[in-house]
Amino acid sequence: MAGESASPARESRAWDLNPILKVDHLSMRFGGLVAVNDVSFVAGRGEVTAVIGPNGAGKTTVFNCITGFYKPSTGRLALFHGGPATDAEVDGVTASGLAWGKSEAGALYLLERLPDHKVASWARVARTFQNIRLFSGMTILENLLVAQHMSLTTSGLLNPAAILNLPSWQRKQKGAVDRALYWLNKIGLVDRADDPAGDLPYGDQRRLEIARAMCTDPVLLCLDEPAAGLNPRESAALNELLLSIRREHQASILLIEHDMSVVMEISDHVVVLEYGSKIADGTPDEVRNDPRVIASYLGVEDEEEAVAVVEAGA
Ligand SMILES: Nc1ncnc2c1ncn2[C@@H]1O[C@H](COP(=O)(O)OP(=O)(O)OP(=O)(O)O)[C@@H](O)[C@H]1O
Repeated sequence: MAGESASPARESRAWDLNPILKVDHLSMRFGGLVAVNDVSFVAGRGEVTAVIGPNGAGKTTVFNCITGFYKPSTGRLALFHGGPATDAEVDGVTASGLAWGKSEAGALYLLERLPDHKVASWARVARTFQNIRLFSGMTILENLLVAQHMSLTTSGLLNPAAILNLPSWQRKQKGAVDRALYWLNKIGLVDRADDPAGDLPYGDQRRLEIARAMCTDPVLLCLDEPAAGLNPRESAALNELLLSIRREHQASILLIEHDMSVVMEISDHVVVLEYGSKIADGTPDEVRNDPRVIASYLGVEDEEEAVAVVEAGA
């Protein structure tokens, strides 16, 4: 693939050594339109992986496949719990026809085979959307509690402990409130816990959405343009939140982002799409200096012209 030839030390990349997600030959067609064309990449465990590219490049479609909103036309999306599975283990689950299986390190899930709601509850992939989707009439705290509804109802539905309000059930509920308060504190909104979420400034709503996703205890957090519409101060607060999530929670983050200052500052690994295909894949520095990426972003005809444009500006 195009990006791979530019990375001689590719085998030693952190994301290859310890992947959390392997996207293999993913394609998505809508009728005659090929939105994603044979895209492969890896997201590293505990890393921030950014997917970038011009409008219509296929970024959101890739996200929608990973998070279960679309079933890919072809391709495999292997997510690893505990640690990376071997290729033989992934091939074994693929051949079994099942959607998940145990691995030496833990478990592996083939996301393209899971029902969409199981991508969140079993595989523990959480996401936010391009447009904010908070429950604006509910309080800030309630938004964080609602996120934990699945884990509470799974054990609460027809559960005698819940019906009888036994101590084990009370502990579970307290755990949910504690987790919500932890994330409220993290985003600096404890004092506003009882205010409607819709009253918050835009940047705080974005961070509340991320906190809500983190309340589900995901192994992979997918963020669709988290910096969209933020001013520079809000954008800096977002960067700080994402970096602290990575640092303190060892969370793996996959994000689509147009704001290059965010991408370059917080990403470990950048995947570049154009017209549905991957054109580059590497560290932020490698991608920033890749003539194919420059050509794509500047809209120039070919790589030589892109190099000339960059040299002229240097
Ligand atoms: N549900 C759909 N039905 C038909 N075509 C679609 C659908 N979703 C996306 N597309 C098309 O697939 C292509 C890729 O779209 P996608 O939204 O994935 O790109 P993107 O890189 O996320 O763009 P943007 O940066 O503008 O959000 C576009 O041509 C788009 O019109």
